[in-house]
Amino acid sequence: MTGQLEPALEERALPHDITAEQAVLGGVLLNPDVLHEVLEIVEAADFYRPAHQVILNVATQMSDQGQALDAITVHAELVRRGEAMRVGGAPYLHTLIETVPTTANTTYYARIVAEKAQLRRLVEAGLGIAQLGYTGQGEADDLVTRGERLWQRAARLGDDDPMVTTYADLLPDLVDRMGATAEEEGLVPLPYVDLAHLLGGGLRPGQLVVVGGRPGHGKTTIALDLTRHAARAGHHVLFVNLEMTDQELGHKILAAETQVPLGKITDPEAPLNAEEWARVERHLVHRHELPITIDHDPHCTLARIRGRVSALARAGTPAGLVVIDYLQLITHAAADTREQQIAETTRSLKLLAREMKVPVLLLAQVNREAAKRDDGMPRLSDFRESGAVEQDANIALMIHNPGADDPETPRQGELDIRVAKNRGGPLGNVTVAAQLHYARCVNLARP
Ligand SMILES: Nc1ncnc2c1ncn2[C@@H]1O[C@H](COP(=O)(O)OP(=O)(O)OP(=O)(O)O)[C@@H](O)[C@H]1O
Repeated sequence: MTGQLEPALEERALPHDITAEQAVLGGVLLNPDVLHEVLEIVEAADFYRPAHQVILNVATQMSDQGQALDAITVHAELVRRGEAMRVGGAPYLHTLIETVPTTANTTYYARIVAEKAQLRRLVEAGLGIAQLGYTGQGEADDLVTRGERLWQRAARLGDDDPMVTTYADLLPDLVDRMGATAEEEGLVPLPYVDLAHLLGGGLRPGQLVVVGGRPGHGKTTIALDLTRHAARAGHHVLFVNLEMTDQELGHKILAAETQVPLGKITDPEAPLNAEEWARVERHLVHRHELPITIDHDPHCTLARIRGRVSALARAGTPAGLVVIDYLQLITHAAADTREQQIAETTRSLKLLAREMKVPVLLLAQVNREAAKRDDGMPRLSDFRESGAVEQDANIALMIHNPGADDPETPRQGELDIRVAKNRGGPLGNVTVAAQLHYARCVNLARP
């Protein structure tokens, strides 16, 4: 009996999914905000159809240059580059848009495209390995080693993977950095002397620094101290303010900068004295010395934060520090459980810190376990909803205000910061003076 013969392996079409590729590109043209999420999953070379590679490359370059993205602008850019006909012209761009009823699933399709690309690499590696075996040219051990390399390349484990480096390649840069000044290193200085000492002088580009504490124990106050200090040192700070109104945030910065009590700033019935007015006026003149951009979109997503950091860089005022108040309020990507959502978010923020070469200061709530302990100080395991926070952080600072738990304590006016995780240095405890009426903390006066 003669059944239909399977075509030879190499005659079959390589795995691909044109509809998924079209859905990704259509999604990007309809909603350019998803481009960054897409690029975290696929790159242009992962697309099967060359025209699709061209379209994604052009869209990415346009986005990097801050240009508006839609079918018309992308078509104009393709015409300018002489590539419009190669990709099927304007009608094809409209076909792409028509294939997507909603942009909500764009990242889902991007994953399909990435998987197909991985399968193609696997098939190509398999064919290459088979060919090595059939031709048998060379020592068998050598051929096996070459076959192994082909397989590693398919799995993106080899040395052609841009995300992999060798120690030898790394070393010259490491030695260069050893002699770098704080400014060359992009080091963000800290307002508290003892904390700066533990953290090697300040926060470094690429670090994800998590600040954990129970509600009302001073996370925002600490974050604002770090923000003002960094801004004073000339670092542009992006403050993602999900918790307060901009007015409340502004009041806190104003109180801390002018040492006019917060209560007086917020209460129209409490008049400022002449000296306080003078300090406010002086601050008004010098306010431009504090480069702080505040994003208060209550539905802030990771893509938005990433887009905002890119936009600041494009505008020539790159962020030197990103502060997010706070983790649990970020609008998270779809995931099955809350724990997965938080884990996905901290992982993405860590990537953002590394890719954008900026320290990210992420405030996060902890659960109430800490309140049951004698010292009241939260531990790493107390991060609410996910152990990923503890894992992803380069540095974890835990905050505890003894006065918030016990109004009678002799430690009123002190606030403890525990360096509970520090990949690059020692752990330790730091105490600062809490001047919460000025919405700030300062170094303890030395005896
Ligand atoms: N005018 C004021 N005088 C004295 N203390 C104040 C004043 N206004 C606020 N506080 C205190 O300062 C602390 C504010 O802390 P902060 O907002 O930094 O906390 P948080 O850890 O960010 O908390 P949450 O997560 O609830 O926002 C609170 O304990 C609050 O009681």
